[in-house]
Amino acid sequence: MRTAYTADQIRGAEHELMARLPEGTLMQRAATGLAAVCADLLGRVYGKRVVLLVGSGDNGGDALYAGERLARRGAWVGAVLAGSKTHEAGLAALMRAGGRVVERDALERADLIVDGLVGIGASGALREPYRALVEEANAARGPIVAVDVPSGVDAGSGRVEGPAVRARVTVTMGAYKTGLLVDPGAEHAGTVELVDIGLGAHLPDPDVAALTGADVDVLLPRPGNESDKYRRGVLGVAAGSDTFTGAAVLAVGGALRAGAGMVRYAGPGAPVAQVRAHWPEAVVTELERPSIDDVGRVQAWVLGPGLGTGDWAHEVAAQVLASSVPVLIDADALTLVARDRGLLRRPAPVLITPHAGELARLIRADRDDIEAARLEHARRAAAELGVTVLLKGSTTVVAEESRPVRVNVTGTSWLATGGTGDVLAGVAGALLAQGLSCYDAASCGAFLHGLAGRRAAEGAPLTAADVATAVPAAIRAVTGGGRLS
Ligand SMILES: NC(=O)C1=CN([C@@H]2O[C@H](COP(=O)(O)OP(=O)(O)OC[C@H]3O[C@@H](n4cnc5c(N)ncnc54)[C@H](O)[C@@H]3O)[C@@H](O)[C@H]2O)[C@@H](O)CC1
Ligand SMILES: [K+]
Repeated sequence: MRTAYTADQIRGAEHELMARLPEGTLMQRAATGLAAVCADLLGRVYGKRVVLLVGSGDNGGDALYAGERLARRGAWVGAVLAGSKTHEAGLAALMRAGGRVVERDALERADLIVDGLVGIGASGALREPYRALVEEANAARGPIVAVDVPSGVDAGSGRVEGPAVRARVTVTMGAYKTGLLVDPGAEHAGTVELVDIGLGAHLPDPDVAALTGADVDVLLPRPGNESDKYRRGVLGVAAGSDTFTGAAVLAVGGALRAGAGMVRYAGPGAPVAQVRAHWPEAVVTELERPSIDDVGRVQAWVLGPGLGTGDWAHEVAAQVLASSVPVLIDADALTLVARDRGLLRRPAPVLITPHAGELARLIRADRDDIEAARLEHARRAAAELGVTVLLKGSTTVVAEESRPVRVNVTGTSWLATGGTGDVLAGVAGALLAQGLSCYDAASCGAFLHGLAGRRAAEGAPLTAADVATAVPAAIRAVTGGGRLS
């Protein structure tokens, strides 16, 4: 599990640790790690031009001491002093090693830029002259190494207001910051390298966590010798309408590929014909009227993809939600529950899988605000609605009250295409039917779906059906130690 923390949590841990160590120890550890990453990126250090962007706090101090180390290895190191004050001891150390203070035009010719403007001490959007410097650094040809967090990214949330550094690598000190795992911050951070400065024992429970392949391997249900199709988990899928048939096919496909013992599909005539044609494995019930009485026993339901939002759909949704098994609510069913929140009052668990627009309707928030602060809104929705929330998007996050938010790190932007959400509903639904909790089914489902997306894309466009097809390969990769990229 990769865990991440807010700026306040990190600061608290640093205070505890600093009290036990000689002054300056942590900064020296940070600078050593930072210089090593810079040296790796430069290849040969001798003769290279390194420009440090130095702000007024300790983030600038880290950059100056790393600059000192690179200067001692023969690099030309220039510091642009951007703050109203400068870490004096760090600057003196750089000067003794042969470094110099330079003007901002040095950025143009830099082989490497070190962003030490602000770290966890930042508040709000960057002020001048930092803003302009960040824009110049982003436009320069040399790659940027961000110290601790890319300046302009909020360490605690990943929120970006105004200009922010786009780093090749972010060297983060002591522990991951939440903003490095959540977009748009994650996208600005590039590759994240963690420098161990000894914080470990002092860290509290994490703010957010990201599953790794090994975690998913442990959580994934596997058929044992005793398993039969019923015991492996039967998933009901109430999806599709005469207008939208494809969503039903894709949700059933995702569920079958993710290991449901059996999928029982229920819907009207047109999607029934499509599901039968694509998936002879599914047990299909054609609904003459909006009733699920004849569908048979299931251990969980997926409700909503392509279902429509009229009276028929509302009746099907009400019946599925009146059952005593976990329900995953997606797509059109989210519109139905946004109109009639009373549907969510039920004794069994609920997992909702909205994108930002659907969540906006559910919690009456603004879509752009949700995109900018995904964590905050997913948490709020989980608390307000009393459900588990999987918020889809550039970084998929899973929130449930009293648990760390799980963020998914496997996706690819190629997944932003029609129908992939239906596949995700099927995958997560299959995991629910196999007995995982909403929290684990959502986070493992997102992980496998993201990995399947990467496999299906390989750097080129994909279709939702390709993603479903790639789910078994993704499962194999986490359970058999296959490649996870
Ligand atoms: N505390 C510690 O023990 C350690 C701290 N380390 C480094 O120290 C950093 C934190 O240092 P600080 O607490 O000094 O804070 P920062 O260096 O992150 O920033 C604080 C400074 O930035 C200015 N500032 C804040 N918001 C701004 C904005 N929007 N626009 C422009 N200027 C802004 C403030 O006026 C203040 O002078 C960490 O991110 C890390 O890089 C590391 O050396 C590891 C050890
Ligand atoms: K920084």
